[in-house]
Amino acid sequence: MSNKKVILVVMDGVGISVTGLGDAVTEANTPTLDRLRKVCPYTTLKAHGSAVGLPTDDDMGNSEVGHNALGCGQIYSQGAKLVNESIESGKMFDSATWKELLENAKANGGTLHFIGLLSDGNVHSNISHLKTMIAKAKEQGAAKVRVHVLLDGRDVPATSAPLYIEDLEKCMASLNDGTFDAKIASGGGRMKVTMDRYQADWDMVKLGWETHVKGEGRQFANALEAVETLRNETGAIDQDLPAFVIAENGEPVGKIVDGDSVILFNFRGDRAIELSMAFDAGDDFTYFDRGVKPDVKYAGMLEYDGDLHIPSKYLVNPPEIKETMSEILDKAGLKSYAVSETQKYGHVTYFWNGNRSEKFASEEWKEIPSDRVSFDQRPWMKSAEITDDLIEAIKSEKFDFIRCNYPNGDMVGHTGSMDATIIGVESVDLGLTRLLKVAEEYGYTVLITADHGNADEMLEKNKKGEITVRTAHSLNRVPFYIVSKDKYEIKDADSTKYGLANVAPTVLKILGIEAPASWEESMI
Ligand SMILES: O=C(O)[C@@H](CO)OP(=O)(O)O
Ligand SMILES: [Mn+2]
Ligand SMILES: [Mn+2]
Repeated sequence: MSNKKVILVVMDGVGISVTGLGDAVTEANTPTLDRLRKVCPYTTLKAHGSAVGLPTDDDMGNSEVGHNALGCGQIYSQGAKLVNESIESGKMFDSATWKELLENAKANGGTLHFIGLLSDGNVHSNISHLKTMIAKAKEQGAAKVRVHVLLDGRDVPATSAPLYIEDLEKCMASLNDGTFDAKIASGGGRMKVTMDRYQADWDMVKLGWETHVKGEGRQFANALEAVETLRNETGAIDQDLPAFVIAENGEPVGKIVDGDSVILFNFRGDRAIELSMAFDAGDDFTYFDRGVKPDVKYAGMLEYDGDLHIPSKYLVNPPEIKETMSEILDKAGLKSYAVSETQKYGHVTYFWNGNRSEKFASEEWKEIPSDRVSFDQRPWMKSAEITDDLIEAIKSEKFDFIRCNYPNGDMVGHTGSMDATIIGVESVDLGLTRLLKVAEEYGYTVLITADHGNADEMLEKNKKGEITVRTAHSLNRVPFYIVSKDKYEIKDADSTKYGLANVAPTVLKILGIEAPASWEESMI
């Protein structure tokens, strides 16, 4: 054991509001955070854009890039940027995988399918990548393209799906002619169909398989009609719209069949892994009954899991994240512990370790099962259970470094419910109150931060100047507190020079371990 011990708390989605619009963080009753703000070393961190390897400072942060940076102390160009570069340089279309999938569909008189999030949120996907790939497919002789559209409303305005559908349909209409036929074939809200993560609910993926592959489900003449009808019937915002199938004369226009090729155009891994497993796995796949699995070639935009090599084929190499904190602590013989509930479990393990799902020998990981509800119904989520577990980990006296994620600010924030999000943030504060007491008793320094904003901006002004509900992350900075019996001083605490990648070096400094030269600087 090191004689210094550290706990790092990630309050997912708890940023610092600039506009005061829908600021659930300030509205919440948070006596512990308020007290810490007065008595502890404190600064703020940049958690979006260039600070986390995204293409521009207009890109909001997200959990993947945030936890990558927190876990490795470095800034890597991320999926959104790497795919842009690969498309611009033409590397994607020269890749063996692109050629193999295209030639497969052409040789079999088959269809090239695209599945993915129809959005320009740049968190999981970007519609511009999709449009370029469709145009390139035509240029290179593909005859038939079908697109299976997952509706966003979580990284972009909550009911903006029609704009993205129109954009895609306009693009396809400009390409369609006697030699080329592109259409939307199926779809649904991203929180209802296909994009489950961390195996929280395989039924979502089963529904995706039935919808996209088998063409089973409620039929509509086109995607706009589907969205309009389903919205009128359910009142749901885009992310929660039910699944739909586009059909002509009762026949689905784009089932996935033998000889076809399939590209999942999402670049982010967490919500892309399960569908990739369903396409890649052989007969040993047991998560749901796929029926007769069509004989297709499948590729993801990126390799989503660098340890399990999911999927087996992909178009763009992922960032090669090296010298992660877990690796360095492992080499130094220090023991780490990671805990969250299902919805964020992979964030503090797989994203944390550079998108790798295998743990180092010195690590222990704990997953607390999440409720399967819309989190405005249970805004406290598993904050109490996570705290109980942290306290147990502290008392075990086994760990030099403990990390955790409280999901509330983010997961409740995404529902758009201000009242519930306030309760979510209050639940985190209560968790901290309990945690800090025991941490102090056992001599831990506690660092408290967040991976990006969300709860801090529950409202926004739309293009017409109207105030609307915001379900997406914010571009705001996030807080960083040091709670310790030891005296630490943050250098230039009043400046805005720090970002998420400065956290890991600060942890190592406290633990008395030298950081690699590739890392950003410590804040103390
Ligand atoms: O829910 C998700 O997939 C994203 C938003 O698209 O949120 P986070 O990055 O916080 O996981
Ligand atoms: Mn997050
Ligand atoms: Mn989020």
